[in-house]
Amino acid sequence: MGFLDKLFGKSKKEEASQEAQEEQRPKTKIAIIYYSSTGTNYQLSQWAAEGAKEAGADVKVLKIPELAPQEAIDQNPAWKEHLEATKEVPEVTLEDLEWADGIIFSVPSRFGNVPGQVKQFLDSTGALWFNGKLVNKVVSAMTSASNKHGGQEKTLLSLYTTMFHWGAVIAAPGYSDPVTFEAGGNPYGTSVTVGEDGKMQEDVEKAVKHQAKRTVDVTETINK
Ligand SMILES: Cc1cc2nc3c(=O)[nH]c(=O)nc-3n(C[C@H](O)[C@H](O)[C@H](O)COP(=O)(O)O)c2cc1C
Repeated sequence: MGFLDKLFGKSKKEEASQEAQEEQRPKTKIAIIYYSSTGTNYQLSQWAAEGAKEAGADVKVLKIPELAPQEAIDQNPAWKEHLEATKEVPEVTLEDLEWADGIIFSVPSRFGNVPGQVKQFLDSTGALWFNGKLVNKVVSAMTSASNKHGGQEKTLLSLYTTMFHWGAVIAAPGYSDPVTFEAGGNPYGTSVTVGEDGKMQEDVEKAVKHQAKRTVDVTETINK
C-alpha cells in the first residue's frame, strides 16, 4: 500500500480493480524436479510443492528417469517399493525446463556428487543451453545423504556448477530465515540425513517450505 493509500484509504472500486489485476497476472511457473531411490527426495519435493503453491505459484512435480538395471532395483526392497509408489509421477522433459520460470531440484548424494541419473538428464540440456533458453532461470536445490557430513554441501555445489554454465540465477536459502538453523544450518540448500531405518533425522519441512517460497519470490523479482 502506497503512502497516499495509507493516508486516505482505497475506495472499494480501486480495491476491486487491484484484485482483478492480481488475478489476471500469470502465475509464476515452478518445476520441482527430483531423483529419488528410496523416497527421501520425493518427500522433500512434496513439501517444496506445498510451499511454492502457498506462495501462489503454478507447480509441477517431475521425476528424473531411472536408469539403473531392474536386477539392481529388485535387490533393494525400499527402492523397488518407492518406484512402484511413484510410477504415476510424470518424467521430466526438456519442455518442462522451458516452461518453468524457476526450478527446485532435489537429489540424493552419491559420493558427494549428483546421481548418474541426474547427470544424464543435465547433459541432455545442451541444445537448450546453446540456444540461451536456460538463461535467468531461477534455481534452488535440496539434497540428502546417510551421514551428517556425508557430502551434502558438495552435492549441492556439484549440481549448481551446471546451473552457473546455464546462466541461471541461484536462489540458495542462505541464512534468510531462522528455520535454516533448525534444519541443520545448510545455507546452500536444505539437506537432511537419512538413518539406517530410511527415516529423516532432522525436521526439515519448514526449511523446505521456506526455500520454496523464497524461490518463488526471487523468480518473481527477476521476472518483474
Ligand atoms: C552409490 C551411492 C553412493 C552414496 N554415497 C554416499 C556418501 O558418500 N555419503 C553419504 O552420507 N551417503 C551416501 N549415499 C547414501 C544416499 O545419499 C542416501 O541413500 C540418499 O540420500 C537417500 O535419498 P533417497 O531416499 O531420495 O534415494 C550413497 C548411496 C549410494 C547408492
